[in-house]
Amino acid sequence: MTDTRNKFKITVPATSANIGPGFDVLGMAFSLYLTLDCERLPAGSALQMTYEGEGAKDVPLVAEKNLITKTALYVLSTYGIASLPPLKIHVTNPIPLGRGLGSSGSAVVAGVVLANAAGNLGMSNDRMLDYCLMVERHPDNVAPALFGGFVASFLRELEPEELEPSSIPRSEPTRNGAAQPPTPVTDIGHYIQLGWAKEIKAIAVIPDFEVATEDARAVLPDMYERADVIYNLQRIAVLTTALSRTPVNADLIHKAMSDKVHQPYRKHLIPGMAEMLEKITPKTHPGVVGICLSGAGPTILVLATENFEQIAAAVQDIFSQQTNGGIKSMFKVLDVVHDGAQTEYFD
Ligand SMILES: Nc1ncnc2c1ncn2[C@@H]1O[C@H](COP(=O)(O)OP(=O)(O)OP(=O)(O)O)[C@@H](O)[C@H]1O
Ligand SMILES: N[C@@H](CCO)C(=O)O
Repeated sequence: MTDTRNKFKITVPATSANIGPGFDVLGMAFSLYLTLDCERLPAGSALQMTYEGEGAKDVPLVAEKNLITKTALYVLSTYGIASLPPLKIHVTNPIPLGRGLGSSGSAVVAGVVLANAAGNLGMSNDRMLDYCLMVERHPDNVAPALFGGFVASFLRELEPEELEPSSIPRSEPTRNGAAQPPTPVTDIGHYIQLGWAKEIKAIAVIPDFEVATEDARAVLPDMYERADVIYNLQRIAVLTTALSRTPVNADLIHKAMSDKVHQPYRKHLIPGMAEMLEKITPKTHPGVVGICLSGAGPTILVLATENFEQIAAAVQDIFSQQTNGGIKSMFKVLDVVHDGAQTEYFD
């Protein structure tokens, strides 16, 4: 549905992907929101973009370079619209960049939703997911950011021509009269929102260094042993249902959050992670339900039902004991939220 009112606000939640064994499959949306306050300007006005919060010092505010507006430009260009309509956009971003809380996924979703609202494109959520997946190829952050909740997702197998390296990611808009970029293929992403036991909260312990997702993916092997694949499949099947059940079975969830596909290969990128995964358990720290690397890291995600501050302190202690003076960190206690990206219109 389109709405041409003058002001609109886009809200997109942060996310955590993987949740242990669900590499590139599972993700959840959190009560921490990237927001875009937008106002339509008279025809002929220049785009005005301001930004506050995480990344304020580094994030470019040029439409063609900023991930949010660059994504919006790409979407609009596939509709034959060469530039963003005149807008004032104020971005407020509390999601730390490059820390495993899905900042890029939320920015991509915000860009697609921005194009939809600013260009009155009337896209369905499923079509918006196609666009998100043309930019961020793995679905586990963008699906919960778009739809909300605890989400499992997969991509349909793409034809070789749809996977041409030169066309992915397709976030670069076509400029200067060049041919219009190909309309993205349809029906790329498939997802389902899973149940979530409401008493389980997420503690995100965020160290003060970044790990780029690209680097954390580069350390993963191309091939896996059958035993490791089975190990993860068994756990993910149990985990998705166990996280929906009340009363919470912490021991089962903790065991089911173990992983052999990505965390073992990323240990060296996150000092202290191996010790945290081994020592912070439901038995040693009452209230703990499970612990894993959040997304590609370096944030550590602890699912818990109580004692949030004490549990966060235990993770922070291990970060602080790492070599070279220790690693500083902060923590956030977050709810898993059922709503994904929203657009609210004002007069
Ligand atoms: N609000 C934003 N505005 C513009 N660019 C952003 C924004 N948020 C993230 N980015 C871009 O995304 C990059 C971080 O993406 P990256 O995939 O490495 O980490 P992440 O998404 O925070 O973590 P993960 O994918 O593991 O959850 C930033 O360096 C920046 O280039
Ligand atoms: N599944 C992705 C999430 C991070 O974007 C990864 O772990 O690389």
